[in-house]
Amino acid sequence: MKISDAYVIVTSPGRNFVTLKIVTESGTYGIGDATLNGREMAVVAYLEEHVLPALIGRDASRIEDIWHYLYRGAYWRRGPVTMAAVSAVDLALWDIKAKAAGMPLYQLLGGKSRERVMTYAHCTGKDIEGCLAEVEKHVKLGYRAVRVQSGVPGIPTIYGVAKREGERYEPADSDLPAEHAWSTEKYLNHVPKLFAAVRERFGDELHVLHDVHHRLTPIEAARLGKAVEPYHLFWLEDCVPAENQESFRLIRQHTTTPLAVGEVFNSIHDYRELLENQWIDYVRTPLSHGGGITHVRRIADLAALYHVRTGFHGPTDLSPVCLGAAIHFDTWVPNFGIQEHMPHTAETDAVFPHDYRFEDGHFLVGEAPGHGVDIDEALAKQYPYKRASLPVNRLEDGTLWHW
Ligand SMILES: O=C(O)[C@H](O)[C@@H](O)[C@H](O)[C@H](O)CO
Ligand SMILES: [Mg+2]
Repeated sequence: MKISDAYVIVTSPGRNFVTLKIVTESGTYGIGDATLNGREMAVVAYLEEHVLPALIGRDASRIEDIWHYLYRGAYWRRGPVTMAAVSAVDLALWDIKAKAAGMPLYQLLGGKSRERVMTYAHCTGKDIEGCLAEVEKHVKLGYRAVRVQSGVPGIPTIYGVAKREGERYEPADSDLPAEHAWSTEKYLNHVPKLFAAVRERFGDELHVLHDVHHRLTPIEAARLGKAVEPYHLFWLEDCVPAENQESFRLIRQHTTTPLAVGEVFNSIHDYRELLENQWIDYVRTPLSHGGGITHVRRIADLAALYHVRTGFHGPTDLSPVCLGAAIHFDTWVPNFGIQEHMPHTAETDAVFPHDYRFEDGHFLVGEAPGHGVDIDEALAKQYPYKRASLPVNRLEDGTLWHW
């Protein structure tokens, strides 16, 4: 099962995606998602200059050995660019192995732990009413869970809210970073009203999630967690920047609101203290940023020891390749929690034909050998790359702030 070719496909059907294709001598090939929103070309360079030439001639079946060759062998370990490259190779190799075995990836992992995968939708609005209208729409589509984000009175542009009602929000929305203003006080005074309105309108059964995008200090996050306890959120996500894992000790002391962390993490080491101290409830690192199947399943297993479940990142800036592989993983993993779902555009889905299906608020995994996602290279060529950057965030006094 020798690797005879490996190359990167950059395409931008509405937004940028980076896909790795690894081809073996037998003709069997696998694909991986190497998309890192706003830093796509860094991963392309890392793969093309430092990884792919070293893969040619290697045995594609030796997934674990290649993973360590790319992780330990790099010397410069971890980090989002490195691990997006390692993840893409890993996903492509697992795709090849499952195809060679003639089975869907979830079977190779250990078979089904569930028939379908619960998802959550993004419901955003410029104000509370606008958000409630989106919740109404998505509940009608069968979603059991919604992430609610709304504009905040007195803050001009809020990250995570679509520019126009009913549209998806696109994080990377300009060539160079746009500058957003932020006020923690205005946000903290407003957001509990959003959850109160959702519970008032839709009752207690609907799972309600919210993403803080790293913007609070630990004590502010503790204040928010306490304030929203009456609305029993499914999770409060990324409430503080998590480089300092110890911050979560303070938050945990003050609130029972479940906490989700990890979409910007890229290895098990980012989680260790958080899990061993049971400071969080969901791990978010997607397969395309956390070292692929090989490493993320170790994160999931460590999490399981501490009653922590998976809740993979799944915005439109992870490609259908990552989503397809995630649905196989979600179908197998014993400590599954929930899967994020921001539907890709029709033009994106045309570039990435796939066999997963969405119905009644859930994903249903496909039965094709591999992860069930392919790339139409001819169509991909029609969408040239165009740099797109995530915004930066400043406090009202101009201080450059987290987001
Ligand atoms: O929970 C989420 O879906 C994320 O927070 C996104 O909004 C990210 O910010 C985006 O994926 C960055 O590229
Ligand atoms: Mg998030």
